[in-house]
Amino acid sequence: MIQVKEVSKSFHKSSASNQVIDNISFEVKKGEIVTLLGKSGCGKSTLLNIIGGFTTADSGNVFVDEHKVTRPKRNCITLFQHRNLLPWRSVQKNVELGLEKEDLSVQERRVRALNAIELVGLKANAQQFPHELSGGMQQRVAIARAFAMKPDVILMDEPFAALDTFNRYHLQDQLLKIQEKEKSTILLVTHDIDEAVYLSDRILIMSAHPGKIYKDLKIELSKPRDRTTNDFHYFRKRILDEFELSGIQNPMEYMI
Ligand SMILES: Nc1ncnc2c1ncn2[C@@H]1O[C@H](COP(=O)(O)OP(=O)(O)OP(=O)(O)O)[C@@H](O)[C@H]1O
Repeated sequence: MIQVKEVSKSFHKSSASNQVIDNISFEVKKGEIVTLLGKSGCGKSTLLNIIGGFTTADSGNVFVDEHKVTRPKRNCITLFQHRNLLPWRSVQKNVELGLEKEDLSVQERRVRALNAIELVGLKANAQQFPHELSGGMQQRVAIARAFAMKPDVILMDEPFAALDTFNRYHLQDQLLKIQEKEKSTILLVTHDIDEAVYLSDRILIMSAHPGKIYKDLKIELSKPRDRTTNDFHYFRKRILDEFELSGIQNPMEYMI
């Protein structure tokens, strides 16, 4: 569904050039959830913006559903961390926003929006306005707006980063349920290792300066996943080891 082929990108500032992405290639199959995981500044958002058609690569190409990406398209929606809800529109009208350019009757648009709102558990809040909702609820509205459009691909740039643990876990579960129902393809950016292991079929681990993918890790755990199992911890540890963050490598060295 997504093909990234030999993509490179540099940013130029006065005479200096900063290579952010170096010759990255990977594929995401239809219905997969794949995560780009890496430290701050390694180029995750830049890569996602290139795939979404918001930024142009210096070299290489991106294809979504076999069509070359040259600009944002409605079959590939980007969900940013900032929810971008319009404060003067109700929840329902915010969700309908993405459908207004579609060839749908008013009634069809309404039904599509209300179905998506129900999927994220906000049926009772459809006529409320963003300022009347919590941050987590607003984020659910943004997710409903993306899903209402029934895109082939959803690109998510740290969509849950601003939420507390309870809301984050809850929304991760809802995302998995909706994704299973809609069979959407999701490419997610995060630096939350737990989130990556919980959601992903594969995790692409990035290194920085310049950004490269140095590991494509398949998470061979059935869904829904249990964060407390040894299998889950096994994958968390494998990733922590990649970043040399497991803590004491050899406890004997620390004994007197
Ligand atoms: N428009 C831009 N102009 C100049 N430099 C940029 C631009 N966008 C990103 N960069 C630089 O590219 C590098 C990668 O940024 P990017 O936002 O892609 O990283 P990231 O991995 O998503 O980081 P974070 O996890 O902190 O969001 C950074 O050094 C950043 O300063």
